[in-house]
Amino acid sequence: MQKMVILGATGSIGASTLSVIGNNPEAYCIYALVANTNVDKMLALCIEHKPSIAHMVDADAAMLLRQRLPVNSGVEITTGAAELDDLVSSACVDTVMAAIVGAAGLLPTLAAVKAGKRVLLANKESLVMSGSLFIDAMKASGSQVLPVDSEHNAIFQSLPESIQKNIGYCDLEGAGVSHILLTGSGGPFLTSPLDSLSTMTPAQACKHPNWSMGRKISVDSATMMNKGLEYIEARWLFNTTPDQLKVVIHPQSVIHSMVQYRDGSVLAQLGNPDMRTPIAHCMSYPERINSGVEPLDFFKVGQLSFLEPDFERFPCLSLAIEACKQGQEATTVLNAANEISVAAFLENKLKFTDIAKINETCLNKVSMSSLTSLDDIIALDTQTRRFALELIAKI
Ligand SMILES: NC(=O)C1=CN([C@@H]2O[C@H](COP(=O)(O)OP(=O)(O)OC[C@H]3O[C@@H](n4cnc5c(N)ncnc54)[C@H](OP(=O)(O)O)[C@@H]3O)[C@@H](O)[C@H]2O)C=CC1
Ligand SMILES: CC(=O)[C@@H](O)[C@H](O)COP(=O)(O)O
Ligand SMILES: [Mn+2]
Repeated sequence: MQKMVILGATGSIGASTLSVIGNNPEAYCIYALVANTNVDKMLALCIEHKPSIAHMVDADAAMLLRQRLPVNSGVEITTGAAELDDLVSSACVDTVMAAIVGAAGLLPTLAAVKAGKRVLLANKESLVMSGSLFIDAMKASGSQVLPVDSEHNAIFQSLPESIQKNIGYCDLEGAGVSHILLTGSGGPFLTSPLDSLSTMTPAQACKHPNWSMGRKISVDSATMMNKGLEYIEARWLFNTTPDQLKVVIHPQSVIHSMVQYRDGSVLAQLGNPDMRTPIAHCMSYPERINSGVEPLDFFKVGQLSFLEPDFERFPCLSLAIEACKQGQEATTVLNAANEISVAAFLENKLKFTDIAKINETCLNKVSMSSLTSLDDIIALDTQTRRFALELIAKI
């Protein structure tokens, strides 16, 4: 029985993870559910899933949950950031699903890695921010990190076992790999007239053609910043050079990514666009369990198509690829700027097309000294957020 902590339990990945656990109750037990402020959702999850612990990072939310949870529920309610690090590191925990959205996921995810836990990594922003530090921590503790992000999970499944066992340090060239083909749908605005983008609303941006996801990642898909973050995520997980990584637009999201080998072979992982597949794969690796996802019906799929990315339509993608080439300081700045600009867009304080402008200005203007510690990363993240907020206030 694997004892699990779900970071981001009230979110979209949290729900898919709980659904996979529900399909396999004999193999997994929920030690702790973690969220920030969503008391209604956490209350419902506690009643349904009866975790040993429910952790609300926000202290007021924890207090409210304590008041609302029946006294005999058997669920202990905890709060606090340091307490969360202790929770994921506890000897009671085998596996941590890292699915908090954004930079807020960095510290608990890293704490789980440092404690040598099996980490199922959905929170791409933590790797984008901490890159080499994350990979070094993994190596030092022996933590097994498995990629939940559908593309990285597909790449992982399409690589040989020797590479799967050496995540972060693998030698793609040595394994005969010529390219990783990172697929992306192009989001809801793939074919919208370019001059309509500036008036797109949060509701339109969050209406992804294939996936049901949280609001931040949905906007990132619409700008293709999601693919940019994934490009950086792939760089770290698979130890790639820029030449080894290509982005391919595949509007149907049926192929979840591919690996092209020296001999001309291309291996891919396909499936219906449902995160329960990569989640189940990570939870049971190297075995296979029932995810609850319908088998892919090729007759219903019909056509699969592919396009080159258009950087005029998707400037955030080129910003991310350039930042990745520049180094970790640039990717930390870009991630922080993007979290602020996307949040402002979602609050109707910024036009859709201003997201890329704010991100680019931050990359050009925030001074970047070299990052050698977690404190440096957090300081650069904080400095960028402040600068991005100042820029937005002037618009
Ligand atoms: N959704 C998807 O299909 C995919 C998501 N991912 C990645 O997974 C992560 C989660 O995405 P998704 O599930 O869509 O996001 P959601 O917005 O649906 O959920 C976010 C979760 O994070 C929690 N959270 C937010 N801020 C904090 C904080 N400060 N402290 C603790 N918990 C916090 C939320 O809690 P509360 O509800 O209390 O605010 C919620 O549980 C992201 O990094 C995303 O990029 C990757 C691939 C696919
Ligand atoms: C499900 C998943 O992994 C998302 O990251 C997905 O990739 C988003 O779709 P896009 O390909 O449009 O970014
Ligand atoms: Mn993805």
